[in-house]
Amino acid sequence: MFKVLVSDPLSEFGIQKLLDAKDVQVDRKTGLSEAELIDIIGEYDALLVRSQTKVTPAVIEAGTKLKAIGRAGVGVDNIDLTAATNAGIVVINAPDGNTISTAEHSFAMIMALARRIPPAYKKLIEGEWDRKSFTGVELNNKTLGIIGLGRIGAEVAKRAKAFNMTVIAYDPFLTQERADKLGVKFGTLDDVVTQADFITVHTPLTKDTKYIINTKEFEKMKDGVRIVNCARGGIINEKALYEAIVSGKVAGAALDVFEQEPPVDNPLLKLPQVIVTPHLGASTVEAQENVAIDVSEEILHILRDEPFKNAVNLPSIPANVMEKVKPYFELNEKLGSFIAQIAVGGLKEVVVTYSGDLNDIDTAALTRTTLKGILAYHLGAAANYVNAPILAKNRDIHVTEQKSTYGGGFNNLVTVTLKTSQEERTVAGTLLNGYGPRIVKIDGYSIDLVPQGNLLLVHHNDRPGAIGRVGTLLGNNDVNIATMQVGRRDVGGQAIMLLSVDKEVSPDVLDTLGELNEIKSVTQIEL
Ligand SMILES: NC(=O)c1ccc[n+]([C@@H]2O[C@H](COP(=O)([O-])OP(=O)(O)OC[C@H]3O[C@@H](n4cnc5c(N)ncnc54)[C@H](O)[C@@H]3O)[C@@H](O)[C@H]2O)c1
Ligand SMILES: O=C(O)[C@H](O)COP(=O)(O)O
Repeated sequence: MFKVLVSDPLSEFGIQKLLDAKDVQVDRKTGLSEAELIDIIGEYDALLVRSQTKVTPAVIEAGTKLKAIGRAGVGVDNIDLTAATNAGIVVINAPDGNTISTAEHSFAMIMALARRIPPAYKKLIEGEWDRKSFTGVELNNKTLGIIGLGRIGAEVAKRAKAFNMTVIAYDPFLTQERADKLGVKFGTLDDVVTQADFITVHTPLTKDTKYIINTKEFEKMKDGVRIVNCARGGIINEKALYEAIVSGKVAGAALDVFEQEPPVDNPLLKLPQVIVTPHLGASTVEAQENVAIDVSEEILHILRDEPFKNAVNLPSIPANVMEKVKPYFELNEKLGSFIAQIAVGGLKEVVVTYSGDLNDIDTAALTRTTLKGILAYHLGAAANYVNAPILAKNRDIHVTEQKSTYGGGFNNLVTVTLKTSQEERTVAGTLLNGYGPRIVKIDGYSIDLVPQGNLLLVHHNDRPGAIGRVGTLLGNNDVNIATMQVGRRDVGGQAIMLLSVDKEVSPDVLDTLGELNEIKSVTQIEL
């Protein structure tokens, strides 16, 4: 039974799939302090949050069973991604579910700012009929500057066009083609800052976007510009914004997000030109259902070891690539595990070579899986698909990927070479259509092995009686041989035997096997 902790308020309807799952127990405990979360997180396989729960390195360290953290929303700045990745925990978000709600909220803020609705409302309910203090401005024919033209920015642009605004956008990933499609002017940050009557930001908070609007940018703006932030506190420098409003440069600001949430003694909240909401961009029935549904479904996939999407700490694999690489995951992981079990010495370098059908597709996910197979043999469950590259990097294990047109007669061939402090070993495998994975080469010896169960790899001299002695010894010790293959390079030279046996062979029997005449080494492998 998997245990999932929901530590922020999530739509009950949205998490219904999790609640209904027979293999999942869901606990909902909101408003926990960091210490309270640390106390209980060790019981859980997955954690579901919105933006309130701070998933700190200490929480992640205490979450010894955690396999996944799901963010029912977009921004993952409340989750320590580095700590999660190092711990091998997948972090997923729900990037699409709240786009429309947040775009609508941003537009509501633009309109409320233009027509000064919140202060007018406040005065009226306080008993004053004041019609002269709240003269607004039209949006018609004004220029809206958008910084960050992603999902939400693009939806805001569409709405602004409907209000007959000119839209100018800055986004380093924006192409002229996409700008044309959306009917927006393609600009630099400077263009947006100098030309806009309203400026709205829709980027994530990163080291590049932190304070992207600061004193210097305010100085370049048109007098009477209006500023909107429904993305993240810290994209606009609040201190610089305060000064720009007080100086009269900025006519007003609409803020849904703050550098510190909830804001404490924030002077912006005292300015009549500033309107605020408490991080409500995604707070609609629809958005909350959407994000909770998305994240619940993906958490179930992760817990059940099924393919999942929207991981923020894993490279995304396009569907057309996934379709091609998916059948190879098992082969690559088995090759990794096999080579790790036969190689002696400290791991130094891994080279994975893809040939034949695999020559021209993106195989990065397969290399990651191979690495997981190698490291999991040494580190157990502490190594997984998420943290394998970082574990390798931290241990100075150099990983490279190569492509080759030569498949040695196979339609597809994956060759893994492992260099250690003592030796270099090579194992190659293929995926036989309709028959699954096969290991077809070990250190240059050709074989045909189904990579599963208990195996014995014996290096011996190619002399009469060597094979018989091994069979007799195993039989005398009640070890049944299911299959056996022999490979040699030259008659009478070095050779290998690969046996699949019905049970694990005891260390004593392995030692005795190793002492038999003509036997050079015996390695037990479990796949
Ligand atoms: N207020 C809320 O409740 C609420 C709700 C949802 C999302 N958000 C926030 O809104 C933001 C945008 O969300 P989205 O779904 O549109 O994300 P998105 O990834 O679709 O779009 C972000 C865009 O920002 C652009 N960008 C990145 N760095 C930039 C830079 N230095 N300069 C200019 N543009 C840059 C990216 O290229 C991308 O196009 C996120 O920060 C998210 O957390 C807030
Ligand atoms: O990044 C997001 O999705 C928004 O900031 C929404 O945050 P919330 O889930 O706390 O409303």
